[in-house]
Amino acid sequence: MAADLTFPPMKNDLLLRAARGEETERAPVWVMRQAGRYLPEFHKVRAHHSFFEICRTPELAMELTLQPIRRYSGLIDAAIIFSDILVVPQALGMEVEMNPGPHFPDPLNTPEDLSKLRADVDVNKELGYVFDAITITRKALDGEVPLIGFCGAPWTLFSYMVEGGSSKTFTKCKSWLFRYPEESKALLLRIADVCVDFLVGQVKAGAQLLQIFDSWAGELAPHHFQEFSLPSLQRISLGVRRKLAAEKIPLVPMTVFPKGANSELASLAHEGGYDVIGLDWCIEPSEARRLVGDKVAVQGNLDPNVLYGGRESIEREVKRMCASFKGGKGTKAWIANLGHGITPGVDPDDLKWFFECVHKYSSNA
Ligand SMILES: Cc1c2[nH]c(c1CCC(=O)O)Cc1[nH]c(c(CCC(=O)O)c1C)Cc1[nH]c(c(CCC(=O)O)c1C)Cc1[nH]c(c(C)c1CCC(=O)O)C2
Repeated sequence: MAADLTFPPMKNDLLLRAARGEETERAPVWVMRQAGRYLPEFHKVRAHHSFFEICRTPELAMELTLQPIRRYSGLIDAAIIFSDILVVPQALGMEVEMNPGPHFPDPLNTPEDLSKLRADVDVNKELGYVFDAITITRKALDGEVPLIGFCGAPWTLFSYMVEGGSSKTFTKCKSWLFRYPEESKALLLRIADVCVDFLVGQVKAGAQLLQIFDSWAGELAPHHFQEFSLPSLQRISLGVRRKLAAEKIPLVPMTVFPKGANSELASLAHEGGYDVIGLDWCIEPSEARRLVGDKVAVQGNLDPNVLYGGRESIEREVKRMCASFKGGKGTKAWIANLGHGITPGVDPDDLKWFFECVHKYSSNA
């Protein structure tokens, strides 16, 4: 880790204020997967380097993190470190290729395969490149916007480690849950423990907010989410808090994004231990607020495909979203975002228009 950890003062802390539940003059806005394939400048870098080579080279990861910040300067309120959720399975000793989607040549077929995983993960050794990328990026940002660190939720990572890649049916990882429930729970908690160390390391390196992506939370029945995913999410929120407190490092806000698990929002808000809950587009914002109460901030939730609908649709949908989140009471505890990651075919100027519309319609003025 870089030795000098003094960072430039913040010029824009809208994101951090909203995440703490405060009222803001307008909603802070960023989008999931904002550093990525819809940007021509991303392809220029990607043409010369493999995906994980970029992740493992702090200067390249910094460059890609900064691309959307430069392009949308003055409109965007957060940077998210360029990396991937699958660096945690790599740290556990698994091989992961990106061709073009994730592929694990040697997935976990049965509990016998657990012996192939590293018993003790030294995150500084295995993931120190992420910490270095965070430190140099936070410095380069010069306080323009806060820097978000992240990891995958244990259930989502478990699904990749068992399926060996992306899945439509989740048959293999669900078979694990039902055939080997105790081994599954132990593995989920083991992944959670690596996530805790990884997230604490990211905060030490300069991350100012942490997001946990449970992209496949909605694949679980409500009682299976409670049994398998929630305990590992709680282990992370509690573990990060405890470890930071023990080292006298100030806590940062934590966001959980339980995509598709809208039946679980109230329980997550009350028992999850998170400051912010990320919402997908399948719930009305006012209904989400009703479910979570005033305990947490919320983030989201425009359908990413609205960005393909042209300017009029984007403006109409953003206006509607802002009204539903604001509920007529001003903008409080809300971070504007899409309901999932931006997709590769979006015109970067249409994303700019999305940001401009959020500024206009979320303003308290
Ligand atoms: C499930 C998941 C993954 N990765 C991630 C998630 C959770 C969010 C979500 O649900 O979308 C998270 C992620 N992946 C990436 C980031 C970088 C930061 C950012 O958001 O801008 C983040 C936050 C870069 C990436 N991760 C990946 C790319 C494209 C790879 C390439 O350059 O070829 C990027 C820019 C590859 C990736 N990585 C993953 C998949 C399934 C794929 C392939 C398909 C796809 O791109 O959506 C796993």
